[in-house]
Amino acid sequence: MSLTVTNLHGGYGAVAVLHGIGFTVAPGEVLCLMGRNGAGKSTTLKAIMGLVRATSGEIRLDATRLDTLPAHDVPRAGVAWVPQGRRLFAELTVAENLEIGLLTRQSPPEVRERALELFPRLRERLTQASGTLSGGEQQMLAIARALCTEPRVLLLDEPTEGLQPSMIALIHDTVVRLKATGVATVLVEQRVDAALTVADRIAFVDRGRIAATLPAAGLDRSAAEFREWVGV
Ligand SMILES: Nc1ncnc2c1ncn2[C@@H]1O[C@H](COP(=O)(O)OP(=O)(O)OP(=O)(O)O)[C@@H](O)[C@H]1O
Repeated sequence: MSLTVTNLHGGYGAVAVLHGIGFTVAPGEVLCLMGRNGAGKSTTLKAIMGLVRATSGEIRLDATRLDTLPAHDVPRAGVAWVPQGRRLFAELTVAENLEIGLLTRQSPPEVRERALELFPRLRERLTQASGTLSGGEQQMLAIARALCTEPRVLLLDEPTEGLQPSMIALIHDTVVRLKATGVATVLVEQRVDAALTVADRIAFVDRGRIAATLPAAGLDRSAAEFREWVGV
């Protein structure tokens, strides 16, 4: 399924953050949102999840309007969000966190097995409290829990922030592998090299709008767009 955001406005109370942002992500595609701190990348993902209310514009999953749904129905419609900072249930075990993912759409146990195949380290730690996992393992669990909801759209907010290089490579490898399953992925990423490695297209976010969208294959790290819209 494709995710289409059209001319979206919204923010926090009187503070407007999104000023007409719009983009489409197709099945099997990775769209990377890049931009300066405060540009509105995380707010865009929260708006898709119904956690920030759009004051105008539309969000659609194929033909289905998401922006009119209550927030608790957005995951059921097939959109999974891995927020910055992961937000796991720290006292619950790895297995219990995954179970919560399965409950979202009443998914069968095979869905959990497929998620664990991507992250064998989690299988060894099913009974461990998730708050005691390493940072990288917690990120794996946050992604695995999202996959337990059988998403058609996956929203990842800086999933490799603060991780060591081997863990970053594993997370990126997973994002690339998920493309083959037809999931449409929106990835918020600060680092140019990472974006160029995993993205199909890069959308540059500036003050709540898309300043430009370009195929990643046509860019290199010295491209003017990175200086202009990301400030690197
Ligand atoms: N809960 C909130 N209440 C009020 N303002 C907020 C809230 N959350 C974010 N903002 C403001 O909205 C603006 C956009 O924030 P957002 O987190 O979307 O930016 P971002 O592009 O994801 O930046 P970063 O790269 O720093 O995470 C910022 O000015 C921020 O201070």
